[in-house]
Amino acid sequence: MKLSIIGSGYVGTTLAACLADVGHDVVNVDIDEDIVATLNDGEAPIHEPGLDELIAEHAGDRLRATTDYDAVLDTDATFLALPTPSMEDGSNDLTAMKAAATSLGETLTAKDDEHVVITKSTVVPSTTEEVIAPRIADASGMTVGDGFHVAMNPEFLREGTAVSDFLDPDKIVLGAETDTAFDVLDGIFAPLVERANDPTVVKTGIREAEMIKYANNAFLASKISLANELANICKEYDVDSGEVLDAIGLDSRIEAAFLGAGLGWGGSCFPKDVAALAAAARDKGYEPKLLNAVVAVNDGQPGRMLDLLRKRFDPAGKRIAVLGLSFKPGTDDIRESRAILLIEALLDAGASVVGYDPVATENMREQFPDIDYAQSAAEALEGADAALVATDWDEFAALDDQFDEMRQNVVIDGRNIVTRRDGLDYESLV
Ligand SMILES: NC(=O)C1=CN([C@@H]2O[C@H](COP(=O)(O)OP(=O)(O)OC[C@H]3O[C@@H](n4cnc5c(N)ncnc54)[C@H](O)[C@@H]3O)[C@@H](O)[C@H]2O)C=CC1
Ligand SMILES: O=C(O)[C@H]1O[C@H](OP(=O)(O)OP(=O)(O)OC[C@H]2O[C@@H](n3ccc(=O)[nH]c3=O)[C@H](O)[C@@H]2O)[C@H](O)[C@@H](O)[C@@H]1O
Repeated sequence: MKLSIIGSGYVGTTLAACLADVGHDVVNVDIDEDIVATLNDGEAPIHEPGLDELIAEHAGDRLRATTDYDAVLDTDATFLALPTPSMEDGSNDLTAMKAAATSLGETLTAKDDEHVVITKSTVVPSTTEEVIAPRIADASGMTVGDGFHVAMNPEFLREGTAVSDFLDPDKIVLGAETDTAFDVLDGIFAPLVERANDPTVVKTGIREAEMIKYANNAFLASKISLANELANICKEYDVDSGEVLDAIGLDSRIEAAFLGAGLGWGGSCFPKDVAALAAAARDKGYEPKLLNAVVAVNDGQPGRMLDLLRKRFDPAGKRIAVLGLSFKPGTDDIRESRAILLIEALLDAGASVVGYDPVATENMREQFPDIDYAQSAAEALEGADAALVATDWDEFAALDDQFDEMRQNVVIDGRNIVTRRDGLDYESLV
C-alpha cells in the first residue's frame, strides 16, 4: 500500500522504516527540513538500534521524506505521529496535532478517492473524533465517513528497542468505526502480522483504542510505583526488596516485568501520559486518587536518595558524582530523567556535581552547562565524596577498583546495580 506519515520523530521514523520493510511504499512528511534531508540521505534522524540499517536499505526506494503535504495525495492512508506534550495542568498540548489536521484537510481537497487518517500519537479518548476529524472536515469540506475516515492505532514501542518492539509486538490495537477504515488498517498490518511472532490483533472502537494506550502506560507506571512503595517499606524493616519483588514476580498473575524498584520512572511518556490521563479524569469531575498516588511515590524517590546522602554528610561544598544521566539505559534521551532531579537538588544543596553517562552527556550539558562532565565512570569517581547511581547502565555493575579513587567511599545506588563489596559505604535506595 501507499502510506504517508506526518511527523518523523521516534515514532514516525520507526513506523516509516518498519512499514517500508514489510513492503509498503512510505512517505514521511515533517516540518523539520533537517530531518527530511537526513532521511532522504538514508540516515536515521534519531538513535535507535537497527533503524539506520532499515533506512539505509529502503530510502530512495520504498521510503522517502518531504516537507510538502501534497505527498499524501498519492497515498491511501495517513498516520499522524506528532508530539502531544504536557501543558501546565498535565493535559495534552494538541497544537501540532491540530496544525497537522488542518494542513492535511486542506491537502485532501485535491484528492478524489477516500482517505483514511490514523491517529498514532497518544491522545485522550475523544480527541480523534472531536478534535482531529472536525479540523480535517472543516479544512477539506468533506465529512467523516464520506471522503475521509478516521482511525486510531496506538503505539507501544519503547525507546532503545523501538524497531524490534514495532516489528514483533505483543498486540496490535486497531480502533475504527467504519468497514472502510478497518479494511485499510488490515491491509497495512497484514504483512507485519504475518512476519511477527503471532501478535494478537485487537479490533475496537476509536475511543477504546485511545484509552488502551493510556491504560497500558498507567498500569506499567503504577506497577513500578507499587514496587517502589513495597521496596520503601521493605527497607524500613531491613527486608531485601529484590528478593521480595523477584518472588512475587513468579506469580503469573503478577509477572516479573516492570517490578524494578529504585529511583522511579522518567522519559518522554510515562510522566506525560499519567499526567494527561489524570487531567482528563479531572476534566470530567473524577479525581484519580490512585494515579495521584502513583505520581507521588515516583516524585518521592529522588528525595529519599538525597536523604541517604545527607545521613552521611551535608553535601554543601562536596563533590558528588552522578552516574547515569539518560532516563533509562540504551538511550541518550534525558527527558524527565530522574538524574535531572538529583542534579537540581545537589546544586540547591551547594554541592559540586560531576556527571557521567555513556551516551547522554551532550544532551545533559544543554540542560546543565555549568556542572562538570567526565569521559568515564572512573574519571567521575576520581576525587568524588559520593557517587549517586541514577541509571542502570550495565557498565556500572562492573565498577570495582574505580571506587578506590574516590575521596570518600559513599555510594548510593538508585538502581540496585552496583556490586556491593568491602571498603565501600554502600547503600541501595531500595
Ligand atoms: N517516543 C516514544 O517512545 C513513543 C511516543 N508515543 C507517542 O507518539 C507521539 C509522537 O512522539 P515522538 O515520535 O516521540 O515525538 P517527536 O517529538 O520525537 O517527533 C515529532 C515530530 O513531529 C514533527 N512535527 C511537529 N509538528 C508538525 C507538523 N505540523 N507537521 C509535520 N510534522 C510536524 C516534528 O518536527 C518531529 O519530527 C506522541 O504522542 C507520543 O506520546 C507513543 C509510543 C512511544
Ligand atoms: O508511550 C510510550 O512512549 C512508551 O513508554 C514506555 O516506554 P519508554 O518510556 O521508552 O521506556 P520504559 O522501558 O518503559 O521505561 C520507562 C521508565 O521506567 C523506568 N523503569 C522501567 C522498568 C522498571 O522495572 N523500573 C523502572 O523504574 C525506566 O528506568 C524509565 O525511566 C512504555 O514501556 C512503552 O510501551 C510505551 O510505548
